[in-house]
Amino acid sequence: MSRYQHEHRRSLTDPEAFWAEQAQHLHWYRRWDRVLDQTTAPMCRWFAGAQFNTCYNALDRHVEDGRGDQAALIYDSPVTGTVRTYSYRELRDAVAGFAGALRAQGVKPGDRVIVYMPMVPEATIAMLACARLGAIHSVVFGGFAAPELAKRIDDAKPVLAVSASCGIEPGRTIAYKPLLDQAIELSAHKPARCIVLQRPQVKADLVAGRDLDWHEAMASAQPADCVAVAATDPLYVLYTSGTTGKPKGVVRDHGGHAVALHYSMRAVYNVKPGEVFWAASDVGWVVGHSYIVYAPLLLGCTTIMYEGKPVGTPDAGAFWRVIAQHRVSTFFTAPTAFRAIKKEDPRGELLKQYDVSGLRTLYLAGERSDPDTIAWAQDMLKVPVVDHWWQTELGWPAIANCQGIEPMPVKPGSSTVPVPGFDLQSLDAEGRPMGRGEIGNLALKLPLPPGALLTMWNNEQGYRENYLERYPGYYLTGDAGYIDEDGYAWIMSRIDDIINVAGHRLSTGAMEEVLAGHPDVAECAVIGVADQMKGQLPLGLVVLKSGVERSQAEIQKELVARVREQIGAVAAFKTVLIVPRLPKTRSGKVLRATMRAIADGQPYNPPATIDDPRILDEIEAALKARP
Ligand SMILES: CCC(=O)SCCNC(=O)CCNC(=O)[C@H](O)C(C)(C)COP(=O)(O)OP(=O)(O)OC[C@H]1O[C@@H](n2cnc3c(N)ncnc32)[C@H](O)[C@@H]1OP(=O)(O)O
Repeated sequence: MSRYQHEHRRSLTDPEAFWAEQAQHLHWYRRWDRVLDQTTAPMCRWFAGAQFNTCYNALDRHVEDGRGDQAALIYDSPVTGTVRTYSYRELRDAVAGFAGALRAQGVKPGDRVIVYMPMVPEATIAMLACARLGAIHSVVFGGFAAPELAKRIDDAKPVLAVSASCGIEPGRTIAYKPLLDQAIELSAHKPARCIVLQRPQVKADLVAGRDLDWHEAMASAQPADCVAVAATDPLYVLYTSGTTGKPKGVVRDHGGHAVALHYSMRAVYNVKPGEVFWAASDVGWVVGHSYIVYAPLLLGCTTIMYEGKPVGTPDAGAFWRVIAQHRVSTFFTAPTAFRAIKKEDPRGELLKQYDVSGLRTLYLAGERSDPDTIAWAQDMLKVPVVDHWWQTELGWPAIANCQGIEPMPVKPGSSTVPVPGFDLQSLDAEGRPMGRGEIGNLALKLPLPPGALLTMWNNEQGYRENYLERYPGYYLTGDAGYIDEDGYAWIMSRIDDIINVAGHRLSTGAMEEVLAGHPDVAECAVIGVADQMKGQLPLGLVVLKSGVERSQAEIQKELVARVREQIGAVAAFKTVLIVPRLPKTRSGKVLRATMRAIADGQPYNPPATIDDPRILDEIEAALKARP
């Protein structure tokens, strides 16, 4: 049996012993009574009875162990021309100070705090400060518009919001504070306080009696110590797109999450304390939570917060500059970033200007890694390129080529094998295991390992319905795929209407809700069509109400603007086609998959139950004529 097989099997046959061993690497105020508590199955709790604090383990523990002067966080911001390093001691002190500022505003353990910030170190400080107090942070990606932020405020009911005056996108600033103000106006729940980081590029107006300046709040704060909380208490709620417009609040705990992330740094990423680990993502996504903030700090690495893009800040050599300048050993990004670099600098001329010899491995995730991009990255960097697969819900990689256990041969297109802790199966419609190589619904046998979601915030029934009820005893991933004769997993497609645009997971259902709200729209569908750069792009198909005689171009423009205003720029929604009818089955189900196949130039078989096959010709003509 290989080392990987041994470790994987042990994690499944004796999970309590396996995870107890991993937990020894962290500090517990009180040891657990049970490693795995299944009394509330199918939900489970890890390290029940233990007392823990994630911030203590990520910062104070390292300072006490002699890492105080080591760089904990490097803020590298080409858009502001800043590089700033925080040692572990400096970061701990800043976090303790901000935790004190939060406490002074009445934030208590269990309270929720919304963090709506760009990629500045204060975002990490705010997250860790919440963890320090036992408060629950809920970070919202800056590319979401005010109505999306309002939905999250109404669900999480935060006592306080932390924001900044602006974010900086290439060539423009984005005023965040007016978006926060608008969201609070839209939401039924109102946070009592907002703490705002004033950036020199844009000055935000503060609402008297509600808003505080970050620096003033810090200046008068008494540093706060870590609060021992139940290991099973929530650390954060992170919202992710569901199939409707209502986002799902993934809840993660303190203890199990820290144990899993710490383990993943060794087993999946093969990183050692003191090394520089860079995940080029955003703290608003799970990659940012897990691999910009928590995992590198839990292990005692240096992490990088990069406020820039792969191209245009200033050029397609930006990533190589960061890797060389900070001696990055392990780099993680989304394939779309590499596609952008490849387009600008296909022969890697800019790479030649930098010494990236410190780089050991590149990891790709967030969307499907196409074999061309993997081959190009390998050819340029001359290091192993590891595609791996996971989800917001899971919190850490579920399928990977575990470099810290046993590197395995790469099969381009496969994310390799299930990571220890994850029992992956491909199931047929009745829940029977599919044969090797047969495509089915990918599911994970319960219990999920530590670090995976505990439930959905305020919506345990939603958690059961969305993930647990389709196959009792399993978690439904929402992806279809297969496991081959060597045990390699192949992810093929989503089984729902979720699309992936530049590594951003988006709901077409949410976009349809926005389009349907336009007064001239009778019905609509949004589909994800293949795009060379972003992987997929949303495309709207709209039927107008009879009698509407306004200019179609004007309506199209309004619809595009509407999605940008209500969901955000991140949706990258730029194309709407006005069509006379939508294709449907006789029972009225819109044939989105068929339209997607037509748009992508793929062969398709319309279902026998199609109501009127001639409509497909109309759709084909509209798609062919699209700009
Ligand atoms: C494994 C678990 C997971 O999957 S977690 C998710 C992992 N995904 C990722 O890490 C995302 C990877 N993608 C990226 O980082 C970006 O798409 C990269 C590759 C850097 C390209 O960025 P960009 O050129 O801005 O394109 P985009 O499609 O992301 O942006 C679309 C529009 O949104 C805007 N935007 C982006 N970020 C923000 C932000 N923080 N605040 C405000 N606006 C933002 C962009 O400027 C862009 O706007 P516009 O349409 O061009 O006007």
